[in-house]
Amino acid sequence: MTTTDTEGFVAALRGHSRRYHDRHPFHRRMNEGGLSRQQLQGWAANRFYYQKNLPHKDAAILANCPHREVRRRWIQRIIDHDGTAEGEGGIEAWLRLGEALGLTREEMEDERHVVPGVRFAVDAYVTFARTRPWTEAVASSLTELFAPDLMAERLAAFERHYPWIDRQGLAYFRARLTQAPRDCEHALRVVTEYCRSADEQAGALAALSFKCDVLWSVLDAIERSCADGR
Ligand SMILES: O=C(O)c1cc(C(=O)O)c2c(n1)C(=O)C(=O)c1cc(C(=O)O)[nH]c1-2
Repeated sequence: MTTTDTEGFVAALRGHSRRYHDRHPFHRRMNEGGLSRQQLQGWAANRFYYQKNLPHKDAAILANCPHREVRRRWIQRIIDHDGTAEGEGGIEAWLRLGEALGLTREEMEDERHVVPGVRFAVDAYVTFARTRPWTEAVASSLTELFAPDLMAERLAAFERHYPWIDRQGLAYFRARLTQAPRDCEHALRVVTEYCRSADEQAGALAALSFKCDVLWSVLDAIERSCADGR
């Protein structure tokens, strides 16, 4: 594949930013300070279902990937989310975020607030990683190319509009500001190296499209449940 082919492929992947969930009305309202405490709680409890499933998704990629050098790097994602000891890792940090919003650990962990649309979308993401070619599963993680801007905006918005949230609770987002660029730089390298044919590249682009739909559907379902007052 020529450099130009790779550039075109990468540009097409990056072009998916137009479909990223930073443009979803629920995120817009969140960042403008328009959400109530209860709505933020609903968002955090539902998003916890996404967070807790990420290691399952990444373990599926490890299970399907035949390349040692890729697995060696990919395993870091599971470590980041699970931590290596009690009280560490991204899942723990998300629980602390939930607590800062006024939720208990128990009500996040027992999934009582998880609405059907969120469960469907997140489960579809994990199933995708289990059943599709491993390169497509890697490509589907590339929404993280677009995440750091949203994360920075969210941090500023939370501090400005929701001063009642303990700053310590926002540690999850601060960690992602460095983890996400590192992770997606690796994922992008893997995808450009292992998706060479037109079919493979089309598969990667479709996978990223699918993932944009997953994230959008999660917010649609959360927004709907807030409107219903659930
Ligand atoms: O809050 C967000 O908007 C957001 C988005 C995404 C994403 O774009 O998939 C991830 C995360 N957060 C995140 O925290 C995270 O750990 C993460 C892992 C992945 C992935 O697909 O492997 N996406 C995301």
